[in-house]
Amino acid sequence: MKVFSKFKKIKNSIFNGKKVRHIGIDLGTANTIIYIKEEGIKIDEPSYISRNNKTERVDKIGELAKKIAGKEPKYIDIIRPLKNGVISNYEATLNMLEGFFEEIRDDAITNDSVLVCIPSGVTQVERRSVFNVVLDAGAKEVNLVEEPIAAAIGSGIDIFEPKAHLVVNVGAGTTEISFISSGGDSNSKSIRIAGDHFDQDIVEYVKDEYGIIIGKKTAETLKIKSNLSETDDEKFEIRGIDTITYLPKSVEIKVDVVNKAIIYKINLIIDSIKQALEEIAPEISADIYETGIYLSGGGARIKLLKKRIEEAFNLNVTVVEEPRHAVIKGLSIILDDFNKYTNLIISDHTEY
Ligand SMILES: Nc1ncnc2c1ncn2[C@@H]1O[C@H](COP(=O)(O)OP(=O)(O)OP(=O)(O)O)[C@@H](O)[C@H]1O
Repeated sequence: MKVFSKFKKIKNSIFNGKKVRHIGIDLGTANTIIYIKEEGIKIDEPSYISRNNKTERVDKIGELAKKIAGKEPKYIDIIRPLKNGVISNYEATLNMLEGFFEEIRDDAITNDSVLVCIPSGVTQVERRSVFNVVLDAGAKEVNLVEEPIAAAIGSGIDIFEPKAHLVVNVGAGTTEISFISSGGDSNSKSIRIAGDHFDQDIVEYVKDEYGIIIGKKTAETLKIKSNLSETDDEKFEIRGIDTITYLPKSVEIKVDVVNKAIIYKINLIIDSIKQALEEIAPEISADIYETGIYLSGGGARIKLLKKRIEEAFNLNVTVVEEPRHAVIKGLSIILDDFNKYTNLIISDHTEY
């Protein structure tokens, strides 16, 4: 209660007489998405930055930095500022956000109130780091909300309904397995297995099976293309280095190769969902029997994941609409009706 009243006071003083812009940020391991209230999504770019290591200057951010990743000149460092859903390089995250803020700068507005999501189960230091980096990047006020809550809201779930829902959000660095009911998160598990780990396994699998070394970006493209493919027979060309001759090489592989490469990690996700289901109260379990499992995040597009979950639990699995945008959609819904969700907000002044 003490925390809440403090939070209200701070909000009022900031809002006092000044025009405020309300912004939502999904600061992800793979992508950073920025939404401005009443305007829509303004930034949707890879969380990448390139920096000149001679001058220490930022070279490129977002899509442009990702494009040169793996083929950058020696004087350029490519940095992915977030790892496993949390900030792993503060300065690079700050530079990236400053760059994105510059792109959405509006000289008529001096106050940006920002709502950012964080994975559940992060440490206080990791959480504090998100507050600080957004403030340092220029925001006047920062609030946080846990990613599973935002994903659930953005998936179209009425989180205030006294009925439990199970949301599995598969991002690039983390998979969040969360039971949402009666206005909040009743149980959450965050595991560090997601899209990036699938890419790594694809790299290793094609190296072992086809004698070709490919980059992680090629592996990611292969994963995405194969999951967009309509048939299991479609073939994809991949290019890289021959493991014996070290010369450029190209091979054609089928969709099922990707599935074989990622099945081990898919099964680890299934094990974690199983464990989570075993740990919850019977009433929640009874609801899940009816509501099924919602899949969100970019990794929700992996067809094998949906299939394996259906097989393992015999539950209805819903891949939500535009799964990669579920979190930012949730943030936009919260920003539209902030008072309704205040109990779920972690404010800048929450005591640590
Ligand atoms: N069509 C697709 N098929 C398979 N995987 C996909 C597809 N589209 C995106 N992905 C994967 O989804 C992941 C990115 O998802 P998302 O943007 O939800 O993650 P994030 O929010 O950046 O990560 P995190 O929540 O872990 O910090 C990447 O690993 C990407 O390769």
